[in-house]
This record gives sequence, structure tokens and C-alpha cells, in this order.
Amino acid sequence: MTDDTAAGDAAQAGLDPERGRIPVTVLTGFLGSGKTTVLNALLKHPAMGHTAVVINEFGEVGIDNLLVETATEDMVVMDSGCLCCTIRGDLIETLRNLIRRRWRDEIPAFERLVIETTGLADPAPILHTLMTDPVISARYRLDSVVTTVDAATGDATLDTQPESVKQAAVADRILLTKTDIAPDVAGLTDRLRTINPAAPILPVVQGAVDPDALFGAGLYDPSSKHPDVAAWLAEEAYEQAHDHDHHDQGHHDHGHHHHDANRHDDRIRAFVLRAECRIDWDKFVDWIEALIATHGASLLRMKGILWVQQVDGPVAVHGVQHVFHPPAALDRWPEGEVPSSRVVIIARDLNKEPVEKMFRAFVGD
Ligand SMILES: Nc1nc2c(ncn2[C@@H]2O[C@H](COP(=O)(O)OP(=O)(O)OP(=O)(O)O)[C@@H](O)[C@H]2O)c(=O)[nH]1
Repeated sequence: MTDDTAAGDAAQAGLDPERGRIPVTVLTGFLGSGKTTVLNALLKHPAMGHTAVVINEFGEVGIDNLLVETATEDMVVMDSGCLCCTIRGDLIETLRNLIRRRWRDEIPAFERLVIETTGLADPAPILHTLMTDPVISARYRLDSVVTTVDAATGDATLDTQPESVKQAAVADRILLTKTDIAPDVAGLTDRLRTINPAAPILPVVQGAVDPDALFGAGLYDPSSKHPDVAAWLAEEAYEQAHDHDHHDQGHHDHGHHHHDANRHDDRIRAFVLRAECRIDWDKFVDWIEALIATHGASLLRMKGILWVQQVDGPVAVHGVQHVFHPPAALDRWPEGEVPSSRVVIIARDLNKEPVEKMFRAFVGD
């Protein structure tokens, strides 16, 4: 089958490929965990040309003025060619504006967008905006969530701030910051691994991180534009974390950290559902709707690769909390791979069993 027929089939089935939209990386992390430091270091990097950065901030220390080459109103172009704007209010308006000004040639072309959230925030509303606003979701697609965790205070923050557990759970990459002042990270790393089995954990000192390590966490490799399904789904990581479902029995040892059954991270579950036969896309959608209706509040993140009756190639789906991105039809299955459907779910206060039961009831297999 050629790419054209795959795209044609996808269009017929109402599956909208995500290619052509600007990939968005959302940088989140608790207050003071080092987001701005990471961004300032990134902005200097030559590989950040053709990147637009939106900093959502409330009167805090902004970007480093020494790096700024030209400025038009609220937007500055950095030495690296990176576009940068700081906002205090309306993210939707800013994202629309970026597109408009790009059309009018008022700003340089950009191929990638990074949004820094405020430290207090649950990243979900921003992710929802990206996925649901009609103008924005037509132009941008969520590529990845990057979360900073402070190596010095991360344990205490995870203990006391449920939002910080969520931020770690939904991440595609975790940046462990300040390892210069807190080099013993074994316990915290274990704990983060339990909350989020798949995200690579990268130690970062003073924001020094390779942009390539951050981008490319999404489905499409930004350089090749080809989907990297295995890396994106990382289903093996969830399989290895299989006993995750049972760790409320108290046998888990997080390094030096003593066990407490009420810890927020013990409420997080990650698991994989599989189906070996082709599934009906409409039934899959029915299942998602039923899942949202019954357990929407518990869902944190979902990613899946589906083998559906309506198209030959794989279909990628993902959602954050109860909001789902439009599905993306990919050209073909990876070389040598037997087609099948796999869905990874990260949830809070929700076990695999009821979800799987419902999945079987709707989708079969
Ligand atoms: N020692 C050390 N300090 C760091 C490192 N990264 C950041 N800091 C310091 O930690 C403090 C907070 O860093 P920021 O980058 O402002 O953190 P933030 O997450 O943007 O903070 P908010 O925007 O307030 O949420 C600053 O004083 C930084 O200089 C690091 O790797 N090592």
C-alpha cells in the first residue's frame, strides 16, 4: 500500500493526520524547580533556531536580556534565531497571534513551539487548550510534556503537592534539576520511575540540556518526520512496571523513603491494554466515551497505537485527562512488526481490571 492510499483511507475514516501542524512541547514543573533556568540555557542553543517560546509568567524573573537581538512589542528574537514572548494572560490569543503574524511575515518562520507553564499550574488546562480550541488545534499539535523535578526538594514536594505528582505522571521526559547541590538522587529516581515508568529521567545542572533530548519525545521525529512508534509508546516500560498495580500491599521500597499508603504517588497506576485482532474504530470511540463518563476524573494520560478495520496503517491516539487529541493515521507498520493494538493508560485511583473489562466489552478480543 502506498502512502497516498493510507492518507486517503484515513481521510475517508475521518482520521486526521497530525503532520503539518506545529509540534508543541509543554515545559512544566513545580515552583522553583528550574523551568526558567532550563529555558534560558536552551534559548542560547544554536539548535533552537526556528523555535518559538511562550513563557506564561506572573511577574517573575524573565528571559535573560543579554540574549535578545531584536524586539517587536511583546516578542523578541534571540541570537539563536529563537522567537520568544512572555505573556501574563491569554495563551489562546498568543498562539493565534503567532500564526497570524507568521502569515503576515512579521515574525520569522518557526517549526516548533515551547510553552513554559507557571509553576503552580496543573498542566492539564494548557494541554486541553491545545487539543480543543478549533483554531489552535488546526495549527498546533501536542508533541510532548517535559517536567522539571528539583533533586533537592522533589521528595518533599511530591509528598505535599498532589499537582506535582500529576506533573511527573504525565511527562514524556523528566528533567532532574539541581543535581549539583543534591547529588544523591537514587531514592527520588526510584520514586519517579514508579510514578512514571516510561519517561527518561535526565539529570540537569544549571539548565544545561541538549535540545535534542527534549524534542523528539513525540510521535514524529522532528528531523525525519517519521513516526517512532516504539519510543513514543514505550509499552515495555509499563510492562516491566507490572507490579505497580499491587504496590499498595506495602512491599515497595523507595530507597530511603519510608512507605506510606496514603502517599499521592501510590495512587498512580500505569498499565497496557492489548488487542491482537483488528478493532472497529467506532467501538473504540464508544469505549473511550464510556471510560470518560465513568472514570474521566481518574484519567491522567493515555496513548495508543491501534490496528483498526477502517484503515491499513497504524492509528495513533492520545489524550490528557479526559480530553483526546484527534487521531493520526500513520503510513505503515514498522518493518517486521505484526500489527496489533496497544493502549497505555496512566491514571489516578483507577486499576487496570475495570478498564480492561470495559475495553473487552466494547472492543472484543
Ligand atoms: N544549584 C542549582 N540551582 C539551580 C539549578 N537550576 C535552577 N537553579 C536555581 O533555582 C532557582 C529557581 O529556578 P527557576 O529556573 O527560576 O525555576 P522555575 O521553575 O522557573 O521557577 P518558577 O517560575 O517560580 O516556577 C533559581 O534560583 C535558579 O538559579 C541547578 O541546576 N543548580
